[in-house]
Amino acid sequence: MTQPSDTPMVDVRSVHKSFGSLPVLKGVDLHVGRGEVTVVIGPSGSGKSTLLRTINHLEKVDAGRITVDGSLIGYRRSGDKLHELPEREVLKQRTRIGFVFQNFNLFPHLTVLENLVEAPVSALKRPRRAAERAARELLERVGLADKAGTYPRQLSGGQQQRVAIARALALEPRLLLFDEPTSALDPELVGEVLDVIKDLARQGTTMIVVTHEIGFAREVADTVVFMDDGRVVEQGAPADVLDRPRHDRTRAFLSKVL
Ligand SMILES: Nc1ncnc2c1ncn2[C@@H]1O[C@H](COP(=O)(O)OP(=O)(O)OP(=O)(O)O)[C@@H](O)[C@H]1O
Repeated sequence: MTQPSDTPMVDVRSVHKSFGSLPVLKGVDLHVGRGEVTVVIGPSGSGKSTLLRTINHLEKVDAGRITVDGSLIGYRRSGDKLHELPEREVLKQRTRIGFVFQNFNLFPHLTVLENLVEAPVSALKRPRRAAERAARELLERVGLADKAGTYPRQLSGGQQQRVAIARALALEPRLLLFDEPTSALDPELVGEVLDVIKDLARQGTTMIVVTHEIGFAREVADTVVFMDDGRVVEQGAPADVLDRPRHDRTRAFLSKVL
């Protein structure tokens, strides 16, 4: 069901998460509007990846709640109580939230085309012919139309990541999550992946991008979120957070990465 346009695409409220005795998210709030790009920056270990992973329930929260497009992620409400959804329902929710990993995570034994076709056929029950047609269009969009029959190992890292983005798009997600999509790439390959993400931003794709690419954040983000030690320290327009940070911790971080 399509939600009214004033429902945020992502609404994270007071999320807490620990791994054993290590608190990693200490009450995180995040709101992402439809068609907006949010870039999350922050030092190593500040909880950025964990936050992304809670949004599609790859990690369960200890407290707080997350809705995507109006649906509670991982749980169903019954009266005052939350009940965890069965795995099948979680997988269904996940198909609508694309996730692009640092290390591409392509299926090595499948061709590029098969990588894009597998999930729409198995999870969305699309007819194979239609899924292949859509996959070829997506490969065209990421500039890899001529690579349909090749295997991931035959591609550069940048090309593999573009395939991974096309694969995420093949499920027609309402939201795309990127976890440091360029940090495993040789420097000369970073630009081609960022260009694909910039293109998606221009087309109004709702995205949360965890990255250390501050130039990209400045150019593309509607909102920049600075996380430190499991908390959102500061968030706002790129010009405010990156050029006029209000917090010492943001300033200290930026002075190291800029
Ligand atoms: N599955 C896990 N089990 C135990 N500890 C974990 C797990 N996942 C993450 N952590 C710990 O949680 C903390 C936050 O990790 P997270 O990956 O979310 O940070 P990050 O800000 O994304 O860092 P980076 O920029 O280095 O990727 C780290 O101390 C990490 O070691």
